[in-house]
Amino acid sequence: MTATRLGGAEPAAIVRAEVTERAAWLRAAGRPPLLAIVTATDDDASAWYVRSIATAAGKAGIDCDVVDLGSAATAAEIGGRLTELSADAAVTGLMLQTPLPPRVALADVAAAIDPDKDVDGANPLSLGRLAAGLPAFAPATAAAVVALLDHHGIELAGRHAVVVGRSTVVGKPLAHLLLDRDATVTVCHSRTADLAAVTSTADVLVAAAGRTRLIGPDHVRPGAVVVDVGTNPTADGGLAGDVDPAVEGVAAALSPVPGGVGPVTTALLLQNVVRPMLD
Ligand SMILES: NC(=O)C1=CN([C@@H]2O[C@H](COP(=O)(O)OP(=O)(O)OC[C@H]3O[C@@H](n4cnc5c(N)ncnc54)[C@H](OP(=O)(O)O)[C@@H]3O)[C@@H](O)[C@H]2O)C=CC1
Ligand SMILES: Nc1nc(=O)c2c([nH]1)NC[C@@H]1CN(c3ccc(C(=O)N[C@@H](CCC(=O)O)C(=O)O)cc3)C=[N+]21
Repeated sequence: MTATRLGGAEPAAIVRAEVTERAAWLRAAGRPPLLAIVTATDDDASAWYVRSIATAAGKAGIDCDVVDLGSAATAAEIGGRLTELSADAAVTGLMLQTPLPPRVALADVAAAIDPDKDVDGANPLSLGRLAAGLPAFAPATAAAVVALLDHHGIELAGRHAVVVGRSTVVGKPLAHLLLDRDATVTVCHSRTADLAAVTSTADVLVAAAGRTRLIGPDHVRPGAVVVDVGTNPTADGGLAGDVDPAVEGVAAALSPVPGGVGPVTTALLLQNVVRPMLD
């Protein structure tokens, strides 16, 4: 059996077309969309993502400012800049890249992002609102997993979804989004005893741990749907997911890295920038 490929290029293109139209409308209405990205890391995946957002924003007619504070930035510097950009009327969307410098906690600094501009759902208020079922921006990656499954017609209601990873950027918000879709949700992390025993009970398995080949054929129930979120740099400058390619022989469907969740993430982030009032 070879798993069906759940590609992200097509759903991403559909979202980008809609975003482009909406950006033009906002610009014509005298409200040009401007995304400010604050970064304080040397991480390669993050740098790639920032360039990819800036390019996609340009094509969609969204202005983009990148504020690079360097990987030695302090919490006060990062928080201060986020406060300034939140108060800047020209800035319509504001995101902070992860990872952050050592000793800087995301929850501390992200609280300085105006929730109305918090397009990557990083402010603890946004996560709380999401958990409470109130309107809120969801982190683009978590939303991308659900959008990708929806695009490919994968049913979630009543199914057992297992998420590997509990970060504030991916695992936790994704658990809430999956619950909202009536999945039964289990969240695994580095202290989970016998990971394979848990993941092999999944109908839908999402790997977001940032560990190359963490999920092998023994972790997957035959016929399961697997979504790979991991973006791990390889020695030759490429990109590897968290899922071992041998899983293709076991899963019914697999969303690959590259070409899966990543492109949808970028598209949904820009979608949040042109949705100023959370319709
Ligand atoms: N394609 C995309 O759009 C995006 C991809 N990513 C990628 O997704 C991955 C995860 O990102 P992020 O959530 O920010 O990463 P974090 O490092 O913040 O979180 C990783 C999570 O995985 C868990 N974990 C680590 N090792 C294991 C293990 N051996 N077994 C089980 N669980 C484990 C950790 O557990 P614990 O909490 O116990 O430490 C933690 O909860 C990365 O590769 C990142 O680059 C991220 C964002 C967007
Ligand atoms: N606050 C925050 N939110 C994030 O969502 C976030 C972040 N910080 N920090 C960095 C990681 C990484 N990330 C990626 C998104 C898309 C691709 C992507 O589109 N990758 C392409 C391929 C890239 C290539 O070929 O090199 C793909 O998967 O097809 C990759 C990585 C978002 N992140």
